This record gives sequence, structure tokens and C-alpha cells, in this order.
Amino acid sequence: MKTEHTLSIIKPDAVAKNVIGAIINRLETSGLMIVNAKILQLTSIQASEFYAAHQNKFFFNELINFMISGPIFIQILKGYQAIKKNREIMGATDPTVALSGTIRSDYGYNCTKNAIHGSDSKKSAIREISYFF
Ligand SMILES: Nc1ncnc2c1ncn2[C@@H]1O[C@@H]2COP(=O)(O)O[C@H]2[C@H]1O
Repeated sequence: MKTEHTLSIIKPDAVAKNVIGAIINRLETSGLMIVNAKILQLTSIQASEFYAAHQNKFFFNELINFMISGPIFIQILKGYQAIKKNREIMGATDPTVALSGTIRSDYGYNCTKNAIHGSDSKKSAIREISYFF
């Protein structure tokens, strides 16, 4: 398996909690490398475009309002099986059921305020990286 790239977003709740460094430390310790990064405050249009796949879901408006509520830290991670590895370290979408020791278990609050996003497939990673970089 070749080295992969994936998109990771530290969401507004985690940025506001001042845990960017703590989260990055977990990613780096697991062997993932940050090869590009920036802090952005998304517009409603940007958030809606980025999450377009969820536009018909019941949680879409809540998700967009949350994602524009404060700055986010966007990074490209590189590593062996980076997409899968990143999602393992992140934990399940719902922090209350995420495995203990995962980022969402430790820093998330609910399905919306869940600290971090990571691409869910190779196709998503390509689209999401090219959206922001
Ligand atoms: N059942 C849900 N209720 C609220 N938000 C959700 C739900 N399922 C998914 N989401 C949000 O939709 C987001 C899509 O990708 P993320 O990895 O950013 O994390 C997800 C959650 O924040």
C-alpha cells in the first residue's frame, strides 16, 4: 500500500478549547505527518460546499452553523494508510460511543461538536484536499 494523503480539520469546538497542539501531537505520535496547514474562518457557502454530500441530512443546518462559528485548523496529513489510520485515531462520529483514548472521545461533546473531521475515503480525500489547498 502506498503512502496516502488525507484532509483533517480541527473543528471550532477544539480550536476554542485550545487543544490544536494536543490533537496534532496525537496525529504525529501515530506516524502521520502534517505536510500543509492553515487556519480559516469558513463562510456559509464554503462550509455548505465542503459538506455538500450531507445537504439533505437532518443535521445539515446545525453542522454548517457550527462549522462557521469560529476558526478551524485545516491540515493535510501524509502517511502509510493515512486515511484509515487518521479515522482510527479520531474515533466514531458520536463522541459518547467513540473508543476510549480517541480524539473524539477525549475532546468531543456530541455528533456536531466532535472536535475533528477526517476524509472517509480516497475519493473524498482528493476532493477535500483540492477544496482547501
Ligand atoms: N447524527 C448526526 N447528528 C449530527 N451531526 C452529525 C450526525 N452524523 C454526522 N454528523 C456530522 O456530519 C459530519 C460529517 O463529517 P465529519 O467527519 O465532519 O463529522 C460529521 C458530524 O459532525
